[in-house]
Amino acid sequence: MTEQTQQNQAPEFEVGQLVEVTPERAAHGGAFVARVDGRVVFVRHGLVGETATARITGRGPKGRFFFADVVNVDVPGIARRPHPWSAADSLAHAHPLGGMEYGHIVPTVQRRYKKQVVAEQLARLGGVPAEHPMLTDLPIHALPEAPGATGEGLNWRTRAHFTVERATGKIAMFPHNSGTPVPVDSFPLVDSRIESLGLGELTFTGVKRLDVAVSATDMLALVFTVPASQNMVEVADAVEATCQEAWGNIEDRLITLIFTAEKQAGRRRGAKPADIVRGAGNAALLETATVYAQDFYWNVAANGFWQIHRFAPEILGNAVLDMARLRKSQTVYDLYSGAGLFTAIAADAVGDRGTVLSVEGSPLTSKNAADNFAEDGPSRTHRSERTTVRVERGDVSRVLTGVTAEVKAGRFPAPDVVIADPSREGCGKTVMQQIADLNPPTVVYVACDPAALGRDTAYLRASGYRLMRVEAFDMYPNTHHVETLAVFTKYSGSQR
Ligand SMILES: C[S@@+](CC[C@H](N)C(=O)[O-])C[C@H]1O[C@@H](n2cnc3c(N)ncnc32)[C@H](O)[C@@H]1O
Repeated sequence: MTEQTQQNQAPEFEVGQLVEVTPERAAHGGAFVARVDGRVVFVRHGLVGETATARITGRGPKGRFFFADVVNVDVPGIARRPHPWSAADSLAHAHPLGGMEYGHIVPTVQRRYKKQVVAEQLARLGGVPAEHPMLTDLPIHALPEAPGATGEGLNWRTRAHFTVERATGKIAMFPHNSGTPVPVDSFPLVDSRIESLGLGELTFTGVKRLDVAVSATDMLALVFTVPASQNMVEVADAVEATCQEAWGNIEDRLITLIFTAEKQAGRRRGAKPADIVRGAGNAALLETATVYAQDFYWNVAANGFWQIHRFAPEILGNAVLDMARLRKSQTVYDLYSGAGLFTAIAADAVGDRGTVLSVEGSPLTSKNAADNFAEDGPSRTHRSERTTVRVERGDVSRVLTGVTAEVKAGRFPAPDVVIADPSREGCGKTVMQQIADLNPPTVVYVACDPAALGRDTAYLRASGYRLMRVEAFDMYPNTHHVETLAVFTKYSGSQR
């Protein structure tokens, strides 16, 4: 009897049913793979090798697999520890909050699982031989602990967002697999400067969502999203009074409050109200990082994209520079560039006679990039004062179509190095083909999703590129997320 037939004949599980599981390995996405009565169950909050009772929470298409949460540990694995945040602990709550799903695992073992998942995706989806030492010995780096951290892998998030409960005005977060928000007093992953605000004790009536950010230069910004049904000025007045009462003079403390209208189906409903800015009045935060002894600066909108781990800009900046091996006068394309983290570092490295193309789709973040690289913009260094930095706002594929035509016509230089740092969905086949058609000798891929990296690796390999180096960074401790840097070079020999 085949495994498939066995599975078809195995009994189905009901949602809510309890099953005994012994997870075999970590899966992409934060769950662990277990087999129960011939069926695959993706178990969250588990641990490889331990025996636990799990409650079935969902069913995959045609019952081919199931989802479950561990609710009781019968024989704990040695890597299990008390969860640092009870609200996210499946042993303490029937609907544990998302965002810290690896909290019950000791950090060294969290990294072992992440490394295994990256290697597996590169092998399974990317076609890299599983036994290659690049995968079997894949390095995964821990980041330094954030200042003031109250535990290992805590307080590293310089950006966080909360939903605000309509009835109570209290900040709240969502359980994994549930649309019902749960009020939170604290979130142990946030930076200690955010944690010290005690946001959970305050009431933000009339607000729908709160985004909070703290910069490397100690500037704090709170962005309140206000539904169209509310009077934004009244909401802003009330929230400002609450914040002044709780924190004293917010201006002196470099705290900015920004009130912005909720977008309705992609556009603001009714007349577009201007954002209201109060407190220190900084709609953008000044970020800084030191890379290979050079200090860099960027202005980043309070709700624009910036790497969320306190030390990520510095660690990733150093690693990308190290892997890209940039030289004077080269041309670098920085795709999915955000506010220009890697653009700045590349421009400094290629110097006055070099060129950097920076492509970003978000209008807000792309505007930051354009300002950062204006003639006297904050991201220029003494070495990149006259570097040609071209900032393009738009979809990477669309921009590359135009740029490729310019390259063919000899109006713009072809890339020596492409840096690609896409969102979780990855670049995809079209963009990878466009990159390959531009024929850069080196591609540095910065991946926040191992499966996307695996898929995009396959496209690049099919176009004659070879994976030369891969390293993972534990930039999101206590979650299943992991950042991976991969370097590809154009293969010109006869062997693959
Ligand atoms: C992971 S972030 C990286 C940003 C930057 N490299 C950094 O480290 O700060 C990905 C960025 O790609 C942008 N983005 C996502 N899809 C895009 C697309 N199709 N075209 C252009 N930009 C896109 C997002 O707005 C986001 O700023």
